[in-house]
Amino acid sequence: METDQTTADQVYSTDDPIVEIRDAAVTYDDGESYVLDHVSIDLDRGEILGVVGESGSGKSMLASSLLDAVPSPGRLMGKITYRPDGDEPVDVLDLEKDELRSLRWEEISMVFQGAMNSFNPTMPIRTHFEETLKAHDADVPEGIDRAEELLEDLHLEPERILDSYPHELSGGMQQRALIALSLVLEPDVLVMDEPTAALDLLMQRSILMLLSDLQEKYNLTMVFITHDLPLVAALADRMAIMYAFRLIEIGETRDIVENAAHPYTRALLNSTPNLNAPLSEMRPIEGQSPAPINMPSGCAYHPRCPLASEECRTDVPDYHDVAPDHGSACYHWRESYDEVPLVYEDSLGGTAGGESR
Ligand SMILES: Nc1ncnc2c1ncn2[C@@H]1O[C@H](COP(=O)(O)OP(=O)(O)OP(=O)(O)O)[C@@H](O)[C@H]1O
Repeated sequence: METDQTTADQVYSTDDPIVEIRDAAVTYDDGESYVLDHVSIDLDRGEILGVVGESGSGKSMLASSLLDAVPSPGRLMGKITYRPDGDEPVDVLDLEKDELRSLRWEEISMVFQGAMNSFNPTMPIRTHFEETLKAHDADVPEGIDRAEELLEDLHLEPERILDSYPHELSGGMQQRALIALSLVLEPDVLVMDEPTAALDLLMQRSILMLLSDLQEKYNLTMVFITHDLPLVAALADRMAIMYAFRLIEIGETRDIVENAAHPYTRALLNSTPNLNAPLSEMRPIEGQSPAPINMPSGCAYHPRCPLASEECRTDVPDYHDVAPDHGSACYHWRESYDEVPLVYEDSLGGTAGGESR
């Protein structure tokens, strides 16, 4: 296939985007440095998008940008458009405070890492549901019925969970209760930031299966943010790879897993020898990712990259079309196949491409 280098503002747009993110950038120092560096991406209606990258790569900033919820005093720039089915598009960064409040739970809902910190320890779970419903002027008995169904969908006993205090539940139960809470106002989009990171491997996998069922039953669009590439490969339709606050590769999950075309993505895949292997067996990538105030010129990965050439040191690479809907921000993507061979190629099994769904 011929290489096409795209222009800087090209986006791997989708057919039916429910959210469009254009040139989203976050700064804490008036533009001296960026902790989200001009990212553009579509979220396709009904898809599960996995956002993957090392710790500190800007994944959470991307997630909070979707909801204009970047932690203060960060400044978010760019354009975020939410496109509800059959309704007028909404310019998220233009919303008034109360409009944003309802968008946040009723249209796009977010689950953060560590359910422990999300529940108030002095209130039973039922009160959390009731207060969320009341705060959004929703019918409480109807909402509690929905909560019960959601809890059941998540393989929990509704009555027991609703009547418990957070500390009476295990980490896995709390996390599932939090997912139910985030869906009680029937949002279209669910954004999850490392939702299973604190849980053991078995619980992580089982929550993933449940999420996949929920996605189908409620026709949800999901964003699943994680540093655990194999985990998200089992769930996501598409994957977006972040490095140093930028989006460096995007494509369908199978394409990324089998045909990654950025040396960083390939190193990330190699850092887990087998996609079925537990995270504890990951081999770290040599070198360190840069701090926002210390961004290298050109491609931010060049100090760690075996393929780096002069142009990588001076110019930020645009996306190159690797395949339809698969882009890689690397000048040397073709060489990366030989120069950074994938170590697990023969052991892919059935983990990629959302096959477990
Ligand atoms: N409130 C803040 N003020 C200034 N910088 C911040 C703030 N919160 C995060 N950052 C910086 O923004 C950058 C991106 O952070 P972000 O939390 O998005 O990374 P991440 O990829 O989600 O990491 P992790 O997986 O560890 O959560 C990091 O360099 C971090 O230090």
